[in-house]
Amino acid sequence: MNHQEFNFDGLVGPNHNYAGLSFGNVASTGNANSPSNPQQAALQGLQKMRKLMALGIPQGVLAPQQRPHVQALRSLGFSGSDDNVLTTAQQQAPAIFNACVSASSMWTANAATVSPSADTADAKVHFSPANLINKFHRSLEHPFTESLLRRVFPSEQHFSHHHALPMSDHFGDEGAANHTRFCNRYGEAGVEFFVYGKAAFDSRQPQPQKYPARQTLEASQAIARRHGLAPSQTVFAQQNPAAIDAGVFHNDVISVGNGNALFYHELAFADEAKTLADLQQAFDPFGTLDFIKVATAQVPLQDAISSYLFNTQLISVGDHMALVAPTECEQTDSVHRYLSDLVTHSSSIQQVEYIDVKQSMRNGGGPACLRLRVVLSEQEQAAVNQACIMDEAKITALEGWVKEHYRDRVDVADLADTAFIQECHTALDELSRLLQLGSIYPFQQS
Ligand SMILES: N=C(N)NCCC[C@H](NC(=O)CCC(=O)O)C(=O)O
Repeated sequence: MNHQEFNFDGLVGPNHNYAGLSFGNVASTGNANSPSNPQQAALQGLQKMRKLMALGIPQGVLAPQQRPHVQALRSLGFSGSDDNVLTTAQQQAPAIFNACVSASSMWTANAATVSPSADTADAKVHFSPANLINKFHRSLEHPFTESLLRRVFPSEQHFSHHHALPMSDHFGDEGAANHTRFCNRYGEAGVEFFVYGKAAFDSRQPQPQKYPARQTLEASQAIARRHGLAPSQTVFAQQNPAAIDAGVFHNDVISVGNGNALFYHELAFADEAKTLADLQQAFDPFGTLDFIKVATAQVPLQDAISSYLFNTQLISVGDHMALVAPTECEQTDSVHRYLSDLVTHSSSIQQVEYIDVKQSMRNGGGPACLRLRVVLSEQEQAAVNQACIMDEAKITALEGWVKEHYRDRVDVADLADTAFIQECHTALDELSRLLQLGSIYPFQQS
């Protein structure tokens, strides 16, 4: 049976903005309060999808969430009409208001952890929406994410949907950003690799000192249990706490895997030798993993973080792999030199494609943050909501929709403006029809 890895990209919402909400994510805090360009951000995202499709990767989209999250503000004591809730919150608690207007659901690598049917005990594709508990603005995402995933992957025969893990820091879960899968062929069983920042129930283990560890070991273990993964084919490894303190807030900022290859920086893991040995041992029944290590002497950690060398999409193209990298990698000397050299060596990676996703990068979201990987068999593909699977014509239609409805400049101060919110609702209302999602948005239900 023909299995393929689909990339479900988050469509950037009309409210895309820079509010400096993510402590530990240096791009987010560094660009706080800069004006944003939602139209350009969404078009860059669609252009990326077009590029991936041209490289042979099937592409889906996940719709953005409705913001402002008026219900969250009401739960915090703001009352009266919606308008009153928003203006009072913006005046009295601007930081909380900004958190409730974030377009952060665009980074669908954090939407959920997905295990393909080849790995799970009941042979269904499992989805666990991430609780994203470490950041208030992101912790608001999971209820909508779950209902969206249920509408995009509706078949109970093929898909199993879980709720987010308990809303406690002990079970902090950031989804696929800390999860990688290795396999020979997408349809065959593989090894699922979970990277965590700290062990929440064991304070003897090292932890970052400056920035938060957003993923816990206990959350990763719970996901593996729920998804029915075979323990012998599941590996847990701790991220290097010093890397988190340098700004590596998710593992996908310092390593990326695909097929039988792991591309990683030497400072990625707390115990590199053990991590690689555990991975190879789990992969032994299937073959040999290709570990492509980048040394600090080749690319200093700060260059890896600012260029997002590892937030690239590592994809299979015919008989080789390609890296889809942000243009920041081309503009960072050490990284560009490294990549130019890499493709001349006999490694799995023989092609590098550069892509401009600057609007997202300025919030710490590179190409890999914008996509959720879902391996599907032909039957599973047929059971997906087809309106969410892209082709050229649908991408063109979405580009037209963006150009019609999205502003080319948004300041954080605009976010409570009634006219702006109405524009966002109109855009999402039309989108829900284009993607055949039904009345999924709260404003459509009241
Ligand atoms: N690495 C992956 N997979 N995802 C990147 C997510 C970026 C996101 N930024 C933000 O949420 C910033 C929003 C703001 O500051 O306005 C975050 O930190 O959670």
